[in-house]
Amino acid sequence: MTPILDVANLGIDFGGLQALDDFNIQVYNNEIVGLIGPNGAGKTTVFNLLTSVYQPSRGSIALEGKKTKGKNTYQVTQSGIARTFQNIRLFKDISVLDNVMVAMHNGMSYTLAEAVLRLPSYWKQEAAARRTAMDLLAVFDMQGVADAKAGSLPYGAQRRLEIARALATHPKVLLLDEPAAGMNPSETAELMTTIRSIRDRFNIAIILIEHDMSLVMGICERILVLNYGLVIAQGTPEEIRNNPLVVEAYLGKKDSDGKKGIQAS
Ligand SMILES: Nc1ncnc2c1ncn2[C@@H]1O[C@H](COP(=O)(O)OP(=O)(O)OP(=O)(O)O)[C@@H](O)[C@H]1O
Repeated sequence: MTPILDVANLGIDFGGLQALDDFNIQVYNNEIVGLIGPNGAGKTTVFNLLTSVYQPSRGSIALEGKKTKGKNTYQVTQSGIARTFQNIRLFKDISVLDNVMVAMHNGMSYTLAEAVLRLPSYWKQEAAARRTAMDLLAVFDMQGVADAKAGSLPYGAQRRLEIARALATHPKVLLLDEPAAGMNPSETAELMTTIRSIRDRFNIAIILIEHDMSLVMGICERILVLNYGLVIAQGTPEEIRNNPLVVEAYLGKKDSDGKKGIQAS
């Protein structure tokens, strides 16, 4: 089986700081992979490299066998890698529906003249985009708030809208940076179900950075642990939970029974 995303020996230095080194991962269609590690371990740097926000100091990234080197962030999104951010980035003063439609405009093919003159080809594409955007909102149970201003939504709903916006670009790989940040436990549980259903429905690979262990352990098939820019462990949630290196270096906690291990929540 060919990986949808193939990352080899990836690394980046900032001045004297090796923020990431020798990072390797193969991600397959329909997988949910977790990326965890303490603050400053290099997790967001991985996403910034995958989306060409940063160019690597070394190593390569291939999406469906094609290297992304030299592509800018817009081109990477167009070729199939979409992301959300740790800090929510929505257009807060426009509607929920328009937020999704703006994200879709990347993929539209009408010309500037067709748009300015409002020619039939423009309206046809706009109508189709509106339908697709409504369908996407329905996945998140948000069609009822399509006309509300994005900034007026509760926090958890804004996070869901961010994911809907990322999906609007038709990604093959979806990168979620701390999707449960700031959510309460019931919103987090709901988010877990949503992430699973996105994977199943859109048939895509998902990589997520998350500090909430109940979410990571609950939905990831595979987890990579970063510490000081290096992968110190990878495996199933069970393997990670019981890996002494991980427990020691990152999440070590004595359980009430005196055993060391990673707590799932
Ligand atoms: N543009 C940059 N210039 C200089 N240093 C940077 C830059 N981006 C990241 N770093 C450094 O690289 C290291 C990794 O940062 P990164 O944001 O990837 O960590 P993280 O694992 O995502 O942390 P957190 O969980 O706190 O978000 C940190 O030491 C950070 O200060």
